[in-house]
Amino acid sequence: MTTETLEFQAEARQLLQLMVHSIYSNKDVFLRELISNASDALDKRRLAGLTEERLRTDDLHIALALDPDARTLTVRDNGIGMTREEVVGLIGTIARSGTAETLRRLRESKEPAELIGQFGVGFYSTFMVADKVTLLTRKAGEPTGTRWESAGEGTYTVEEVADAPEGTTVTVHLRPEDGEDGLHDYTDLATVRRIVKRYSDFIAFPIRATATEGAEEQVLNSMKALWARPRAEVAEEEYREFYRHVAHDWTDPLETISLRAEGTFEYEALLFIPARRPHDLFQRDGRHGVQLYVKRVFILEDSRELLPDHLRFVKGVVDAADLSLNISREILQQDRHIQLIRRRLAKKVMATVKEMMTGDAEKYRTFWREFGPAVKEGLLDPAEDRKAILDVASFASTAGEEPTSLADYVARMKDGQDKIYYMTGESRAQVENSPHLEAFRAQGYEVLLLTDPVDEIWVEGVPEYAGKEFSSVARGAVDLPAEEVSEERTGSYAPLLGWLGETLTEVKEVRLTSRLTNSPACLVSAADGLTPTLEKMYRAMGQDVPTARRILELNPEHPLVDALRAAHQERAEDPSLAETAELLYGTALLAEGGDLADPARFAKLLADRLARTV
Ligand SMILES: Nc1ncnc2c1ncn2[C@@H]1O[C@H](COP(=O)(O)OP(=O)(O)OP(=O)(O)O)[C@@H](O)[C@H]1O
Repeated sequence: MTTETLEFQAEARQLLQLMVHSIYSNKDVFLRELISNASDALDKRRLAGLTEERLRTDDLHIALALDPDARTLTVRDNGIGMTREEVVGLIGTIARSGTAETLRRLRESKEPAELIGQFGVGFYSTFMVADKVTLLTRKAGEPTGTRWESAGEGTYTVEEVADAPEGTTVTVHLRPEDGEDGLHDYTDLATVRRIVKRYSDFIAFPIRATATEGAEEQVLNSMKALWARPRAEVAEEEYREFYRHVAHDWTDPLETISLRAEGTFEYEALLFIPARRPHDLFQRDGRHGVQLYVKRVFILEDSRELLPDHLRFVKGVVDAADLSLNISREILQQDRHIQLIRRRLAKKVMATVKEMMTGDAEKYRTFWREFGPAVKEGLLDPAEDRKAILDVASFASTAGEEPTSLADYVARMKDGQDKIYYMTGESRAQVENSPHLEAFRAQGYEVLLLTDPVDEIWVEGVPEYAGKEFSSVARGAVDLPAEEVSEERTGSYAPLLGWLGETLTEVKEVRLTSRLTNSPACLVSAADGLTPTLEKMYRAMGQDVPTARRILELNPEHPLVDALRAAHQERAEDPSLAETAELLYGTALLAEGGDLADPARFAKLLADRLARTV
């Protein structure tokens, strides 16, 4: 049968390079990756066996063969196997999205080993210890198998083989042992046992090893489902390894949550809150959700049904006793018990975060930095427990550098203040310097600075917290207790305001405000209008929204505004007044970080003016 030589896809080649020339300290993890893949393949076979009776599933296992003479370590499973196309598609390329991101991070990271396994580079890690890898596989039920081989350089070979056993055998041709380089002797049973115990003890299938040809087989792992063991009996290290297995994340989780429900509908759950967000947290096709088991049998990966979407970063396992083994995703979505589990798990996760908030501020800060933007998405759904989400939220604020909780904000509210003031925008710096905050600052009102894209949206739909309404400082009329602008004053401004309203076609209305203390003017959105950021977001999503005309507010205390009023009174026909009006409007737009429609014209007007003053 012919052997074909194929090239690795470009990104795959780059990743391989990183592996082959790796300077990563912990090379042992390659074995964990191979065992993890074998375990996944066994899970899939067991699942297929539920519907296809001809598939035998009575002796699913992983076998390790150590051969010191040939310097090979072989990892064999009798799992689902791969077709030729799958071998080429899955091993020769990196199918997952986010590869560019992976590579960038791998290159930049000081400890790149931490990233291995996070993005599906698992199999390639064998090239840290091997100078050649041979993979022989036959898909369950297929007549022939495939042999794949590579030295980890630019190419690999594939050929059809007639007599491959079902499942997958990976033979690692080991490089010479090099203690200094962290390359151990992986043909030594004690070494292999240590690695298996450390990383793969909980694997649900027996991992059998034979040290030499003809020697007796030994089972190296305990196979105990971690979630079924009482928490007090499980070492933190075991939880951590299990987390790595289910989450494909090398860093330790922030929190481990275990939970058991007894009664009419029994289930056990072991959940983890990661310490950092996965690169695909905000991608539609990202790996989200927890694994579903039924009576210790793996059923579904990434079951989004078991937790609400805004908690999609939570990893782990739910093992339900009373579901049918061939439950489908469609049924899951409608199952009443699943909905109950989902509610209970969400509650438990939120309670854990709440405890973190009061008990471990540092941990909470990490959590909120990494996952806050996702958690806040839950506020968009009126059916969610919005209070529970707001209770664990924190926001940047004008009160200080550290983010504040809403409870703390409310506790600090001034006498007579009945609203929670906020301002949305694209960055803290932009929002903080915006003129809209002036009077609030001057009068000592704290304002929340909301700069995540999702903030723009949830504030629209969430009416209050602790009985206090949310109120934007850049929207509608300001309602701070301020000295009323006297009627006489208002009257004297009436002609200017009317004229400006006609001259500046971009604005909907021109009015006086008590919102400003230093700036001459600012722009505010109408109480029911879109903010500029929201407008931009809708456009970015491809929606056609008309440009909202905003309100220009003037500070009657400002000398420029007062002078403009006087000038308009004296010489209403003077054409330079319209230019001043344009400059005033442009400055208000710039001050809030907005974009001028015609920056060149603005610059020219300003330069002409300045020329006259120097
Ligand atoms: N022993 C095996 N049996 C069957 N399929 C396998 C086996 N090993 C790997 N594969 C297939 O090849 C794919 C790629 O494997 P690889 O280890 O590179 O990444 P991964 O396992 O998907 O991701 P990660 O390493 O993050 O878990 C797997 O998803 C699986 O479909």
